[in-house]
Amino acid sequence: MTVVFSNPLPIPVLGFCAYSGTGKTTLLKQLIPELNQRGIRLAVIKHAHHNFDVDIPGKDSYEMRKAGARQVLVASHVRWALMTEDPVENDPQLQHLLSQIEADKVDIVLVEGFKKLALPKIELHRAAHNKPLIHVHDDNIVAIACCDETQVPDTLTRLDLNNINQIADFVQHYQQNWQAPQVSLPINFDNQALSEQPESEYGISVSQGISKVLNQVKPINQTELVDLIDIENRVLAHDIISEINVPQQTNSAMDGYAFAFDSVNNSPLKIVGEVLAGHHYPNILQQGEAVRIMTGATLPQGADTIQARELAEESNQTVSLLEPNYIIKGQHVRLAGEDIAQGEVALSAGTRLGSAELGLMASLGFNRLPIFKRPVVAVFSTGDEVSQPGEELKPNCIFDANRYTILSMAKKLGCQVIDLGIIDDNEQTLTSTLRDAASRADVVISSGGVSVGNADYIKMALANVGSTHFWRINMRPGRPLAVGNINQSLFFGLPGNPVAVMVSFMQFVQPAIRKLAGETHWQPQFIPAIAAQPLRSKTGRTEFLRGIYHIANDGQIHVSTTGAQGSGMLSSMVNANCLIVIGEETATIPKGDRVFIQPFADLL
Ligand SMILES: Nc1nc2c(c(=O)[nH]1)N[C@H]1C(S)=C(S)[C@@H](COP(=O)(O)OP(=O)(O)OC[C@H]3O[C@@H](n4cnc5c(N)ncnc54)[C@H](O)[C@@H]3O)O[C@H]1N2
Ligand code: MOO
Repeated sequence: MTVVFSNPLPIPVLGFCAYSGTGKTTLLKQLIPELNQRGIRLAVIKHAHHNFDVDIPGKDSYEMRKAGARQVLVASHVRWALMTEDPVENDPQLQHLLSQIEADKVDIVLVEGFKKLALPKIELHRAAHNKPLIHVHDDNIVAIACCDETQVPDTLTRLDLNNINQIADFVQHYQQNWQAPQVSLPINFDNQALSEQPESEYGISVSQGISKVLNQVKPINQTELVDLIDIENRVLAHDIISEINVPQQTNSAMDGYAFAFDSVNNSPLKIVGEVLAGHHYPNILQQGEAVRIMTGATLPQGADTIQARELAEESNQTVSLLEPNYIIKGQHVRLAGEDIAQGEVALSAGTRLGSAELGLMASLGFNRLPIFKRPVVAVFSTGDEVSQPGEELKPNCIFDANRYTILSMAKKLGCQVIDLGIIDDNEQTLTSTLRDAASRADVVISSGGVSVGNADYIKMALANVGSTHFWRINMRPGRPLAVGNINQSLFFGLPGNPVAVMVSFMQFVQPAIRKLAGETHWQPQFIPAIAAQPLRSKTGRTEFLRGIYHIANDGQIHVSTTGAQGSGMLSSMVNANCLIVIGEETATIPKGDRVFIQPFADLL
């Protein structure tokens, strides 16, 4: 039986397996110099017997380890070795060992031993030894190096155990043609064809739903010119081309001394002037001369390098440059136009304008910008049990939470919002509410009343004023979703459960509003994290668990759930800082495996 293995490195790993006595080490000792000669840089991992030691009794490193140091690192100017006492039951973890290899220093890792792991391997076989063939029960064997007597199936590459060149050819070809497995994200945002696919008996996938929703959205094209100071999280309507170089002049990034690099030798330079920010030195600097210069001051002609004040000593109108051998030509010089060059597109249409973008526009001298009109979003709640916060809670009722989460998320997206309150659950009132809302808003959002039992009023009201699709999305939470058009407006009927509301807003409404607002890059980020506990979903369904991620001592992002995941429990959203997304192809994620998260910083 083979044990699952996933290569954590961006380079190939190839195993050599055989029964003992077949000559693995002898082969590797001949193969390594041959591959080296071909320019292939190698790492080797060798499985050893329990009490191996690489150190010698009496050596300092040996004695320190024996004295109790769990790790000893011995280093010289040619090599270093890290010895770690890491007692584990059974075999050491190859994945953990591989992560110790520095992948930028080698091209392939050859592994000797670890016969049971499901990594690609070359089997070594000598018929004369009368041992069984490993490939018969191991699909990970890619080739067999053997003698003439061994039977090899047509599906496997046959190599001659005594022909090192041939085996090296195989390894070289393997290394050169290896491709890291493609990472597939749990949601596909860019497949337009998905929107054409019909609903299956389990509903549609999240990717299909996003595609179908985006198909209904036409970006706003009305623009307005707005003062920079009043722009907050809006979307740029035209490309902005810089009329100036930023910075305008080549200048200093340090308080210090400016001079020509060619003047650097061990003799002091003559100080011929001082330049403050906003001023310039009127002459051309000569060899052997320097000026005192402040951060932001224009570099004099003839100078090309700056030494920081801390690394210089001034006396009698001369300056000695300390550590002259470390001075690099051009150091601490900011070149004219190095941030933005004149004529360059500084920001493209469709960019959302955050603090950095506004600062950049100001640095180019713009005080007003053409931006898209803000989307207007109208929100209401339905349901006889839904009550207004601040009023008395009647028996069998709940306070309206959804309107507040939806309005807040819409405002964060830069929308102008209209709060329509709680609407009575009857056809007439809902019809007139929808008609009125659509005449005032680009997007109308309701919550509740879309599942099988009680969808009727919303359905009937919508049929009276527009067209609607009701979908079951194969996801949890947030299964029922209604999307439609009322004249030029877009309608979203979100489910009633408060967590389902937030998750469906994040996955479907948010991309739609971002596209509507004219934004070009609206896809949320997925970040890989390590599951700190086993996670469960169901094949075919996309699961959005409320998660808490943190950077653990190993420097990696680890994520766990917030605990109970009921779709009515808003506290699970409050305690979370991300959604853990388990895609439709995955049913379970064992502890320690990779999972993708969407941090709230990007969603909320
Ligand atoms: N037989 C079936 N029953 C249900 C299904 C199903 O497929 N078959 N789906 C379940 C799922 S999943 C969800 S989600 C809900 C969605 O139902 P509705 O959209 O019709 O929502 P309601 O029934 O009106 O409410 C559900 C739940 O949410 C509470 N709620 C409603 N509005 C608010 C609000 N503004 N603030 C706070 N909480 C609200 C409401 O009281 C209910 O507890 O249907 C399942 N059933
Ligand atoms: O959409 Mo529902 O339970 O998945 O909340």
